[in-house]
Amino acid sequence: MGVVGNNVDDSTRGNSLRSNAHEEKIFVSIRLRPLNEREIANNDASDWDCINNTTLVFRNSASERSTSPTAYSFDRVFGNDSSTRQVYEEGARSVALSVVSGINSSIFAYGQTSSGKTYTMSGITGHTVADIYDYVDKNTSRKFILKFSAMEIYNEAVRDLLSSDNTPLRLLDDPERGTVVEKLSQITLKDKDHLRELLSVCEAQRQIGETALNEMSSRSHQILRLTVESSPREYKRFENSATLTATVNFVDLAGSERASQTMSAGTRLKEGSHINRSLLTLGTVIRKLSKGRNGHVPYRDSKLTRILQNSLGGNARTAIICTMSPAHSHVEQSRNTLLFASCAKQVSTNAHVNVMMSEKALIKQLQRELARLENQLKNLGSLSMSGDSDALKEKELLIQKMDREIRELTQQRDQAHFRLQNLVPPAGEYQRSKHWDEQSSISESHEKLAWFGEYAASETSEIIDPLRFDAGSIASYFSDRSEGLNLNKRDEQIPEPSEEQFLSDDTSPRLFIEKYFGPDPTKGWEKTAQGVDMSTEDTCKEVQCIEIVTTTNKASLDSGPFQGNDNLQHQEMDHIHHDKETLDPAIEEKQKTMECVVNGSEHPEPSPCSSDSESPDPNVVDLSRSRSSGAVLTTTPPSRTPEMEKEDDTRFIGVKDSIKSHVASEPELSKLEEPALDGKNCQEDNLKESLDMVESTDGKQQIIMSLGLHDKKIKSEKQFRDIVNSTDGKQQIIMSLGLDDKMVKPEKQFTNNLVQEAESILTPTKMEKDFTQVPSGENDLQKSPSNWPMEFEKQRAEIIQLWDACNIALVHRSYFYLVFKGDPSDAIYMEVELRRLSYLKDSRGTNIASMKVLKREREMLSKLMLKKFSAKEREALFLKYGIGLKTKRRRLQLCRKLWTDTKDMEHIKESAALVAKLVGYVEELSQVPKEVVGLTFSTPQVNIRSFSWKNSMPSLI
Ligand SMILES: Nc1ncnc2c1ncn2[C@@H]1O[C@H](COP(=O)(O)OP(=O)(O)OP(=O)(O)O)[C@@H](O)[C@H]1O
Repeated sequence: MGVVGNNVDDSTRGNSLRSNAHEEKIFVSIRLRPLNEREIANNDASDWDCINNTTLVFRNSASERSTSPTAYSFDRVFGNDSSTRQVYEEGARSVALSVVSGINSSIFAYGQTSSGKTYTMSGITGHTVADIYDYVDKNTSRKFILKFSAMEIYNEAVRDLLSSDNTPLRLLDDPERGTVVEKLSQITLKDKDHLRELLSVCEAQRQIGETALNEMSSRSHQILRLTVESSPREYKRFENSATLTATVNFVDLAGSERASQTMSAGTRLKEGSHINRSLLTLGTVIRKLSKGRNGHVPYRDSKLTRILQNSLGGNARTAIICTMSPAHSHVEQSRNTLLFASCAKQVSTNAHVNVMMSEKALIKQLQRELARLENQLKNLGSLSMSGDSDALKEKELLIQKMDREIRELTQQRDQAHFRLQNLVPPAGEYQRSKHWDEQSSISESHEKLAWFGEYAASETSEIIDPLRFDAGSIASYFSDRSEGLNLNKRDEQIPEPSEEQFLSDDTSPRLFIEKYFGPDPTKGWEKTAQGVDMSTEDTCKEVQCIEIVTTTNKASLDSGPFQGNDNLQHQEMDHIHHDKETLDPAIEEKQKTMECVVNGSEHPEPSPCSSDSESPDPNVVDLSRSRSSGAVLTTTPPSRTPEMEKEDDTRFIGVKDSIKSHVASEPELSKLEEPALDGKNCQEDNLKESLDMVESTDGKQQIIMSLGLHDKKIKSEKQFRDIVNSTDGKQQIIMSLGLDDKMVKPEKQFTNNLVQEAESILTPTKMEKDFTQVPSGENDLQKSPSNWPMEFEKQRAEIIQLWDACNIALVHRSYFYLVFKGDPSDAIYMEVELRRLSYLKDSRGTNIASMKVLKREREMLSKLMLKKFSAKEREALFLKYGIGLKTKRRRLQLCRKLWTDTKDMEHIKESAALVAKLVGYVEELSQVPKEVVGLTFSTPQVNIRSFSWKNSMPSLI
């Protein structure tokens, strides 16, 4: 598996630490190519001229609008007489060669079709490779390992250029390494010639097509990636003994084009549409970044930007070479290129040297640093008892500073510890840490969505961006605006909701997507959902990257905060990197070491900021108290044995533990540390605990998170109140509690319910207890794997019944129905689903998933039928489902029939396929194969282990 962007790749052993952050702007240069034969033959005038090394002027001002500038300046401009070597040396060399010093870098070629991107980029790649090998030859004291990978993004599908297998590669979100291209080959280079060979393989593999402007037009974005890892041949104490690793990306973008100029039609037109769309997103990203990254940066709107997120996000030195044709006939495209270049010039990067350390060395170093700071803090603390007031103040400041440092280190150490623990999957992978759950919830939800995208793609034989897909379709189905009316009478009473109204609804659907699938990655779906044709036609008309962005893509600019966090997350997580395979043998030892650190056995000295010492800084109190989490266990009911508590403590790391540790850190709750004497006291204690938790800021945040509002950072009391009191916030919380909103109108009742929920989170339930034993299913299976096919059918039938009984959303049912394929690995997950559903049914009856949501879902699915199927296909479906062609509301009738016969597995299978089809994003109706009407069942490839059950059933955490 390869890591894209500029992260360390997964074959790198150890951890990456960054040092010497260096902020600089993207280096932007322009290269004008000479007029080509066609342009000369057409008597096209040359409009542009370089008047010096940095300034480009427009000469033919007569035909120009007065508002357009006539002179542009960049870091470097190259006229038509400049050689590629010159462009390399003055426009890319310094950035590209950073890679040998452990600094990530990226070189982009951007420009309209036929302007010379490939011509320039292949030269630059060649020159860089030659210089890198030259450097390697000269630096004999270090050992270099060079690795190469190459991919192209063609029609939004990622393809490995070093593999003959054309299967599109999936993008995965790795909390530590950022976006990862699954299964991308990475080849360790033998020498320069080996790389040359591979480069020609890539060239041969790349998608090329003829357009009116370029006989050999690259129809894809190409990303070549060279990773350079170096370490000293001999360890010398005072010399640079670090292992460095970095990656340089050579990005040859497909050219922006106007359909009219390239005279595109058919395949070329479709390619052009994909190219333009992803370049549009790239333009938006650059424009956003140029404005100081305020707000949402829509990396996820295209695979290109998603893959390049780490580079564009600032962790690589970057050079962009914008190529231009000087011809008058291309003036508009040239101006767009210059606008893009001007924005890019404003973007700052902040690249670091990536120093690699072994896991062990890192832990040791952190341990030593922690011990040193704690000792210093302790000494300062004792000095402060006798010092004068000025000195005291100074020391207090120092203590605060050190405290911050300690906390950072503790966090890093805990992360390292966490990672070590995760290298060895515990008995049953269900046991996951809170850290992982939080970090991965976004990627998990995207994993799910990715699948739906793939599913839709498999039906249309084209690759569809799952993120666009999910936004467009899943959002729609969850909208819940209509009031609860009797289901049977509804047809007459509810007017067909206006599609526009529904699609432009900016609140409710999104809340539901976020609740069920994680934060909405894009708001660009509205357009997709509104008009399937638009996506192919409109975007082909023109690419005015910067200008169009401000108007047409506005919605996507305003999306939630998750993208930024994502990037931040990658950057943070990038500090420490592990390689499971290579570290396995050392795990036990490392775990022991880390346990010592965590238990404090390496530091028997009590911390000066332990709970009985007064600290001037609340942070100090936090830090010390967080270590006393052992006291928390006493808040559980006496009926539970210490062993059970311990087990829960490790298994249910999540909201519950966060809440518990928070409660433990509150001094006024110290009485909870007394063991409860009877069940009643325990209940009261728990209630008090819950109430206090609800009242505390952290507790509120936990509740909010637990209720699925992950993206809301609750910082203040007011924010919490605002969310709780807002209509949507309230509605979502009510939904999360599994309550109908009619039941909880009064404020007091609402708060009580919230408290009850908090209480139920804190009180161990039968379900929780059951869950701790979930892995037993796996054990049983291991004992008799031959029984599994039968057992699978049985369990699936049971789950289907329970879905029906609990009114679980059809999209949820369809999704998981298709996910469960009967693999032995499904066993544990099916068991979990089964237990959750049984619990829902037993404890809360059928109210858990509201009929109202289900009703609205059917309405939305019926709307999607109009989009996803032609009249003829719909007719075939109506006939298949026995719906009279002359009857009213046929689509709705059909949707009501889905998932109804829980005993008929053929019916269930068809329902699942149909729902998946409906919520899929089908770009061109004409491409839907006929078998769809026959509901061809396609088995999706999904890594079920990465799904978040929490997300799919948010009310239960
Ligand atoms: N600076 C240059 N000097 C001479 N010829 C050039 C120069 N730049 C480009 N060309 C020629 O122009 C043609 C188009 O160049 P190239 O294929 O690199 O364009 P492109 O921008 O990559 O196009 P597309 O986006 O369609 O792939 C090629 O025949 C190339 O040899």
